[in-house]
Amino acid sequence: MRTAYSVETVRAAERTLMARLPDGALMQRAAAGLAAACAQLLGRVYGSRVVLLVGSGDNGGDALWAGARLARRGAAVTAVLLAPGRAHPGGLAALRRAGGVTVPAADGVPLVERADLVLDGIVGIGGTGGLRAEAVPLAEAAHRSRAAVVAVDLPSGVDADTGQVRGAAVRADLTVTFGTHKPALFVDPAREHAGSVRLVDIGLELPAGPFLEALQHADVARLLPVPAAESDKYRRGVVGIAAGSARYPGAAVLAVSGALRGGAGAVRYVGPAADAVIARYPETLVSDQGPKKAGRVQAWVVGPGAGDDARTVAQVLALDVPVLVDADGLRLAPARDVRRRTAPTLMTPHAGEAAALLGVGRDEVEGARLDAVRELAGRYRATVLLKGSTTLVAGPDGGPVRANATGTPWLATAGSGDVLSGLAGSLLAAGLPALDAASAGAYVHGLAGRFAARHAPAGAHDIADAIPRAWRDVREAGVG
Ligand SMILES: NC(=O)C1=CN([C@@H]2O[C@H](COP(=O)(O)OP(=O)(O)OC[C@H]3O[C@@H](n4cnc5c(N)ncnc54)[C@H](OP(=O)(O)O)[C@@H]3O)[C@@H](O)[C@H]2O)[C@@H](O)CC1
Ligand SMILES: [K+]
Repeated sequence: MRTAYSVETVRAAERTLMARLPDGALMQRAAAGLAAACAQLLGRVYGSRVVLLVGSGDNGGDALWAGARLARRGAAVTAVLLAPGRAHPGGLAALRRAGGVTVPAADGVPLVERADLVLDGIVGIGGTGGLRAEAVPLAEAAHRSRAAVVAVDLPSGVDADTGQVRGAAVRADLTVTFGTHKPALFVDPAREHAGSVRLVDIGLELPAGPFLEALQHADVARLLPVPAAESDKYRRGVVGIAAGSARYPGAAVLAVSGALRGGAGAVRYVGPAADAVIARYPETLVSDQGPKKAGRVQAWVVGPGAGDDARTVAQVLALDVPVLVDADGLRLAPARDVRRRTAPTLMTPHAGEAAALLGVGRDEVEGARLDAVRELAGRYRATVLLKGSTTLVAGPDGGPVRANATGTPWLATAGSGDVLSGLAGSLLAAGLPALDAASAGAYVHGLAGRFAARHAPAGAHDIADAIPRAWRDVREAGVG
């Protein structure tokens, strides 16, 4: 599991550690890791052209010390000083001793354009807001140029704790971050600016409860249900799908397609699309009695393609088993009915649906995804999975938010969300707690999207068909 901590926690851990170490030791650790990552990226350090963008704080200090290391290995290093009187004095002296030179910001653009490597040390966890005016042309030149752009700790201009980007921000190919990941590195829109991310251990000791966590194969492998020898379909869990309408039978078929691959022992369908469901998946148990009388079900999925069927949504919410509410169901589920439930509720909106529930614009949700997912989880006292390129899952009682790293833009295809609702619902029926069902579901779904879309566009059915492959991939890597 990868974890991220807030700036406040990082600062506290930094203070504790600094009190035990000689002055500057932490920065040396950071700079050594940073220089090594740069050297690896460059391949050949000797003769390469390296430009450092240096702000007024320790982030710039890291860049200067790393630049000095690269200069000692034969790189031609120039530091562009954004705040000339305030650049880190020790780092500046080290760079000069190693043969590096400095120029003012106004002279930086042509140098950046000709560089092999640009190190972004403009601002790190001490930053607020987007890039300041003098840094913008330099960041743009770095983006245009053929240089590899390496962000120091964070891409400058992003908000470390929220992943928000207010104004211009550096776009990096690689971010070398120190001590721990920062939330912005897992959450869009900031995450997109970070490129790939490398963590350098500087010895920070962090508390047990992170701010954010991102599951990896081994974590998901531990969560995925495995039938025991004596399992029958009921013990493995039956998932009920109350979805689809005469107008949207496809949503029902797709939700069932995800549910059949999600580990439950059986899938029960209720709704007006039974013929379409049976035609495609004859193994589905179909009931025409409505959710209340449908027979044994350990978790329900309600909402995909439901149109205006508020009655079914209300019936499902009144049942005392875990319920996943998606798509039309979100609009039809009154907050008070969700809050009143004692069994877990999992809501799975995309940004547009989340915006409608919160009464804000879609841009607002997309720009501040962490805030939005937590706000919804609090308001509904439910687990909320906010879909998107970085899917986030928040539980009703606070605690770490989970960010999913397997997403791909290929998942943004019609019906892909229906497949996810079936898959995550199936995991709920198999007995996973809502936070785990949501995050393991998003993980496997994202991976399936990647497999389905390798080199070509894929439809929602292809994603469902790729779930077994993704599941195997996770189990084989995780269990060994
Ligand atoms: N934590 C750790 O364990 C370790 C941390 N280390 C490193 O230290 C970094 C944090 O250093 P830091 O505290 O000096 O802050 P930093 O990010 O350099 O900002 C400095 C100043 O920039 C300014 N500024 C603000 N917003 C801005 C903007 N949008 N655009 C431009 N400028 C802006 C503002 O000053 P102002 O101009 O407002 O007076 C602010 O005070 C951290 O990210 C990591 O790299 C490592 O060395 C090892 C261990
Ligand atoms: K930076």
